[in-house]
Amino acid sequence: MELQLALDLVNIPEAIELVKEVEEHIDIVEIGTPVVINEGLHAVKAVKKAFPNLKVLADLKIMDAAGYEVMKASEAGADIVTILGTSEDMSIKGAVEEAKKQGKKILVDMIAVKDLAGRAKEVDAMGVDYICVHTGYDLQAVGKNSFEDLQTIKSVVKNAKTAIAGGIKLDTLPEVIKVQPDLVIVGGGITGQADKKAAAAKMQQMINQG
Ligand SMILES: O=C([C@H](O)CO)[C@H](O)[C@H](O)COP(=O)(O)O
Repeated sequence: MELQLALDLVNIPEAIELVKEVEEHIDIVEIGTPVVINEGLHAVKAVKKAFPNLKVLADLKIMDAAGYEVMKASEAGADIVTILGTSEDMSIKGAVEEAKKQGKKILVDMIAVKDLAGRAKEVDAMGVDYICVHTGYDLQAVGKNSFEDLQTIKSVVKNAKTAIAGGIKLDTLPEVIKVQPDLVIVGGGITGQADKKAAAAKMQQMINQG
């Protein structure tokens, strides 16, 4: 199981300061969608340059022009790029093809997918690297989470790694670990804590104990 730190509400210098605090306790650093919107792929480039030993995920949530956008994110230094599970099969296949060419990985974000089991099977067959259940900010605000969805994809995904994101905190992490995803994605559960290093260290320890 790996731990990914999601950075959503920071600018580039703040992102670098934050990663410095927790880098020894995380495996992947995510440049979140709001950061890419505010700062562009410069944020991916700057974080990869500052932390060459960490994997960097560009959370582009691609919907179209997938091959081109994966190429641009790869050029900026992303190791993993996200595409939406709701996008066309052709887009997902294009993303996978370009990622393979560039030696990068594709994570499919299943946010807002209605037939989760059915779509997970389909995208799994397209050769994607990760399939991620995700409760976004807007549904977190009305008390939703993705714990049951994680069990759903775990039962149907045969090839890709499984991941979960959305509002995971120290007190809910044990419920996630029980289902054994390959990747746990945490934003506010670390970045919103007064002692970010301690929160990341504790999460890493819980994940390693599995
Ligand atoms: O992908 C995300 C969200 O859509 C905003 O871009 C977050 O990175 C993801 O939800 C993880 O963050 P937390 O929910 O704060 O753990």
